[in-house]
Amino acid sequence: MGRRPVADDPGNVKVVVRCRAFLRREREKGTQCLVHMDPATNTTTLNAPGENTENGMRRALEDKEFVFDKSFWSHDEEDAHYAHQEDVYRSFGEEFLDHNFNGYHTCIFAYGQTGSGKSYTMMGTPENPGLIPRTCEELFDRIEEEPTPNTSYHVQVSYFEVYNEHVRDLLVPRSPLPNYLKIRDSPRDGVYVQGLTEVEVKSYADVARLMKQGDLTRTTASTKMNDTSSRSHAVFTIRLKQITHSLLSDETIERTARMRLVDLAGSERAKSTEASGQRLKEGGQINRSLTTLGRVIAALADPKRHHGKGRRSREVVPFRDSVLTWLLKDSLGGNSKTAMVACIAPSDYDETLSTLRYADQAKKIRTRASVNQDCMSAAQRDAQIAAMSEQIRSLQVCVNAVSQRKREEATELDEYQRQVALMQRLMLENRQVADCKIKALSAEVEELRPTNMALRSEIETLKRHLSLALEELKNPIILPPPPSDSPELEEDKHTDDEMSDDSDSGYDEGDNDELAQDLQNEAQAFLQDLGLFRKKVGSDVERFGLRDALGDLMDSSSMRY
Ligand SMILES: Nc1ncnc2c1ncn2[C@@H]1O[C@H](COP(=O)(O)OP(=O)(O)OP(=O)(O)O)[C@@H](O)[C@H]1O
Repeated sequence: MGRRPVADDPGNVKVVVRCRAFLRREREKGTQCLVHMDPATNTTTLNAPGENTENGMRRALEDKEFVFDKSFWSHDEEDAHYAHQEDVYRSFGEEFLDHNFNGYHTCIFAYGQTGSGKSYTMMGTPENPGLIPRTCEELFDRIEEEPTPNTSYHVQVSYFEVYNEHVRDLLVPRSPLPNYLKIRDSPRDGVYVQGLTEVEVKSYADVARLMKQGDLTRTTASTKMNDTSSRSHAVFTIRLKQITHSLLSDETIERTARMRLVDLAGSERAKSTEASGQRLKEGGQINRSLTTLGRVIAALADPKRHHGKGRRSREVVPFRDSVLTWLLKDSLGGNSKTAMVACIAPSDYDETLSTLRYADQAKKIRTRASVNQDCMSAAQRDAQIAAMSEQIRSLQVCVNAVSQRKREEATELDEYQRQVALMQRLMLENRQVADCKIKALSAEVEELRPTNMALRSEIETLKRHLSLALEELKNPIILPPPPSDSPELEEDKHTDDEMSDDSDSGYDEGDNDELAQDLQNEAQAFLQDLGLFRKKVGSDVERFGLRDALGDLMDSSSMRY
């Protein structure tokens, strides 16, 4: 397959301006019209308001004049050069459809402050359809009228919105959980939305149904400036593929064109819309993405960029700074023929001036559109089909392997979860058993507490006994001598006196020995008892864990003995 060398068609972004009629509330307030248009010269003049500003100060405002590719005066229907929806379409919508049939990508986007007529211009109403329905209707009219029977047409439609920096498919019903889509960049197809619904359509009725479905899903809300204000940027895309087969050469020529029709959310000042809460947050996001669009336009419009060489000149364009500009990268700075419809309200000087300046800058952007055409011989086509079926087969093998791996992983995960549950149960059981043991031991301790107390007091008594006995041994009690009036005693006294040479004690030495012997025996027996008692106390200490408490006691008693 070969891409036919079709020369690039460099050209500037086409910029048209449209001024809407007064809304009822504006008419009722007697609002002054500040815009004047000369369709002959395509001049748009913004006149400075004649009144004082709110705080009574008159600002130094000037009349401003701009020239665009077209100035659509849709302000006063009575006017001879009033621009109807049909006029807007005929003026450049038709031309853009021609580009699509010639194989060029195109993009038309509507820009302007909130309530300035963007949705009206792009989508319109059932009675006054706008650019999108008119383009689609004529597309199918042309296909049906196509006189060459060897060309087949394939039309696909997609519709998404960028809301709060998220991409949402408008052709799938809203779900309770938001379903945001990812943006991808491919070297072959450029920036695209992954997983976006692309519906094959056979007639305008199919498209009308999808447009209606998408519009119902789109995020809109009532604000002070607009009863049905679009709170998102909506991108309606039509893909047209024309396959022409030459019987003579057996060649196939494939032309693919993408039409992007973008209804941007309106720039707004919180003060004018009196927005709060969700509306204020939306307004902030809208303004941020539009500011980025402004920076992208300014960078693309910079004349230095066209003369600059190499990558540096391209890198400065901040396409990636917002979802909107990232998606419009090709349309604004690449392979596309692009038009901007700047919508203005007739009475707001500041907002209208800002829109006109934005549009004036966009005029300077140059894109390089090229025909998207592939030429193939029958043999190449067959080879391509064969290669694709081979690719599908290997992808199928990969998908099967992945599914198998996933199934195995799922089984492993099940087993892991089962083991974790089992371990948790065992740990719980262990804890319960430990709790029971603690309870039983505590009960036993409580039961033995009185015995323990009794043993303690017994030890104390015995200790006192022992110390008394030892005291007795060291310092025996000396009994006084018997009274002297007894003759035996008198006799004894003499005897004692006789013997009193070596001792002045009144006791007989033999009596003392006997007493000491008795006490020693008694102490010996007592120490034996105490030894047994210590053993018993020691075993109780081992059992009831009273070692520390009794250790000192044991030590001090053993030191004494
Ligand atoms: N050319 C026109 N002729 C008649 N009515 C118009 C025209 N342009 C806009 N209107 C009316 O003005 C109102 C606001 O227009 P529209 O909703 O298209 O504004 P918008 O720029 O899309 O606003 P937002 O950014 O808030 O979505 C609508 O009631 C619409 O019908």
